[in-house]
Amino acid sequence: MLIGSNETTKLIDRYAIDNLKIPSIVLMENAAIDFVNEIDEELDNFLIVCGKGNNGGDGYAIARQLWSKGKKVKIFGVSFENLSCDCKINYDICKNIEIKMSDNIEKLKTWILQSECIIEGIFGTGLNSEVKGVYKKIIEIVNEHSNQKEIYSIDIPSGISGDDGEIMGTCIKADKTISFVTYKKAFLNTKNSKYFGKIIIKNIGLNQNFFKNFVNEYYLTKLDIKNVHKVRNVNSHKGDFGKVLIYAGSKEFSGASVLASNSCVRAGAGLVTLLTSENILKNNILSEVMLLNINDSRTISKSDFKNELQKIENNILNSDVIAIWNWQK
Ligand SMILES: NC(=O)C1=CN([C@@H]2O[C@H](COP(=O)(O)OP(=O)(O)OC[C@H]3O[C@@H](n4cnc5c(N)ncnc54)[C@H](O)[C@@H]3O)[C@@H](O)[C@H]2O)[C@H](O)CC1
Ligand SMILES: [K+]
Repeated sequence: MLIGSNETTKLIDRYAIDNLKIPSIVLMENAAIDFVNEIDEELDNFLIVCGKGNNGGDGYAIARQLWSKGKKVKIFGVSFENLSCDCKINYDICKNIEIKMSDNIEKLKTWILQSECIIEGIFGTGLNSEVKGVYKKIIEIVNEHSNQKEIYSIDIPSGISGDDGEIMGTCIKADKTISFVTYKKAFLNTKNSKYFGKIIIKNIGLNQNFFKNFVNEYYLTKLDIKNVHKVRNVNSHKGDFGKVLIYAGSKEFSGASVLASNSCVRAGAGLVTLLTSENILKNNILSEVMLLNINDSRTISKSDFKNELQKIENNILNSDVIAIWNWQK
């Protein structure tokens, strides 16, 4: 799964809109549909808290989707003025289908108490400064009055920086965060994981493989492993599954060589050879790992040393992958 900063998420968004010609309103609709599919079906009574940007726009679109499923929905808007283009489109539809809406803070408290679930789209990847004023107040009210209620965050809990997961003054404490396209860099900040709740990533109709050029960081998932895992033929031989040569380990520091060798065996490499200067590791190494000892050049004859080098060269030529330990005294 791709890991995205605010910037890379925007680049992907722009590429999808400008190059793939997927209208941004379609992405927003896909995001809303994907989001609603992750909401507990038992929940019936919702309050959606919307900001003025596209994160808020997702909120209005989610409100419509829930409305079409016959759920009870109300919307609290930070403001109904100066909405982003796609946010305005979804706001207008919500108005036309007569979803109850308010921007009155006193109503916010009452409506939270009347709801089972609060979905918040105050800020997403567009947050770029400390949360202050009315925004701060709204976030605090949502956190304070939502005891025993489910809080779902759209894309990222509002107030969390998408880039480093730090709290920008204050932030929503979510039970579930349903995020789009990339695993946000913010989620790697484990210090603040209690604010993210359960994290779910949805593709919103895009295929991550298409955007690899924008991103060079990955979050390893079971699906990634499934994609590279090959079914093995019953007639196959261990030589069919790759030969790994690991050069690592010393008398004092054997840990990395043990871990690397055993990991290769467990990961399914056909042949694993550990080239090490000291044969002291046998007890810790899985029996499938082959050990190749290099003798100290000072303790053997010149011709034996030549043979040693030949042995190493043969192993290098015979390997598909070579891992070299980079430790210096
Ligand atoms: N491909 C995708 O991932 C898609 C994402 N979508 C959603 O869009 C948001 C990002 O929307 P954006 O309009 O860029 O920003 P926000 O809604 O997060 O923010 C709105 C607005 O707020 C202003 N702002 C920033 N910081 C502050 C602050 N501290 N106080 C007050 N105002 C602030 C800033 O000007 C922003 O413009 C993404 O998270 C997704 O939820 C699309 O819907 C689908 C495609
Ligand atoms: K949010």
